[in-house]
Amino acid sequence: MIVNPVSGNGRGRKVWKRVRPLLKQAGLPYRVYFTTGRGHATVLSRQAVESPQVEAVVAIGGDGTVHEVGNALVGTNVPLGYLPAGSGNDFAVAHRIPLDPQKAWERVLHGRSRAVDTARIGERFMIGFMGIGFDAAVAKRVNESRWKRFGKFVYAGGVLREWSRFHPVNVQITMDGNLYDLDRVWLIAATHIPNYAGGMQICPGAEDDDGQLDICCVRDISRRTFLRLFPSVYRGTHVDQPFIQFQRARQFTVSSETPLLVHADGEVIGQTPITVTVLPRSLQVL
Ligand SMILES: Nc1ncnc2c1ncn2[C@@H]1O[C@H](COP(=O)(O)OP(=O)(O)OP(=O)(O)O)[C@@H](O)[C@H]1O
Repeated sequence: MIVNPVSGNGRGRKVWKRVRPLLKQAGLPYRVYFTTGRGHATVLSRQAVESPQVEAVVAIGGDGTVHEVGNALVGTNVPLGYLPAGSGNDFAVAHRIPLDPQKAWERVLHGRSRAVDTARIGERFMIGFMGIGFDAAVAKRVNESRWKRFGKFVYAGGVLREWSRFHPVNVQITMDGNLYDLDRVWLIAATHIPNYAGGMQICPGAEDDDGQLDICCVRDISRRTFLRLFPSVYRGTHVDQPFIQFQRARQFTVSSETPLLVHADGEVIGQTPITVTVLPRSLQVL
């Protein structure tokens, strides 16, 4: 059990308290670790998978905790169990993992796992979704905010602050060998799951075991149109807009005239240029 005690404004610790008696009741041998900071969940999970006794690693936290634990489990046969305790919980919603701790735990106990796609980005893996440009800048702002505990309000504030200062840039993107020059790009999102950044439906058709990423590029629009577009992304009704380009690819490379920030599962992991490669059915999820 890997518990991020600060996830969801302290919900991680509360969820752990709810499930601890259930673990005892099930009579399963387990160890519990509390993360102490960024990256710690990956270190702990790597240690866990090296032990032959470990049958599963269960993360308690938000999408960032799934990202960190998943990074240690990709390519192994050790499945990821997940008890949602974040503020966004996009991974849980996409995988129909109950938000109620007891129900989520029952699903883990059931022990039936499914192999899902992930993607390699340099030394890291993306588990469910990633973004380049505007939304990575928002993720950075929100993650660094001391008001993060106010969840969606801080996200909305971050969107408005970035909206007023973000400069779209010209981008070169190669998708499965085809090169495209895109002018004035605001963001490029690439996902295995439809849910994104706390409930948006940025790539409504994304599937997590088709061996491809759904890629959405938003480009060449005015500041005002970009802001008007935002609510429709929550409903997934932005898909017919002419300035949004959708594509599926197994691999893509992005370079930009000035570097753009990159996030994976809501965690800022670097900047362009980057190459992203799908790893089909590379993570077992309980
Ligand atoms: N003890 C800790 N103190 C501070 N930060 C921590 C600690 N343990 C883990 N972290 C970091 O907390 C960050 C946020 O975690 P996570 O994304 O799981 O929660 P969340 O932001 O509340 O949820 P969501 O992403 O679903 O909105 C991660 O970057 C993780 O590395």
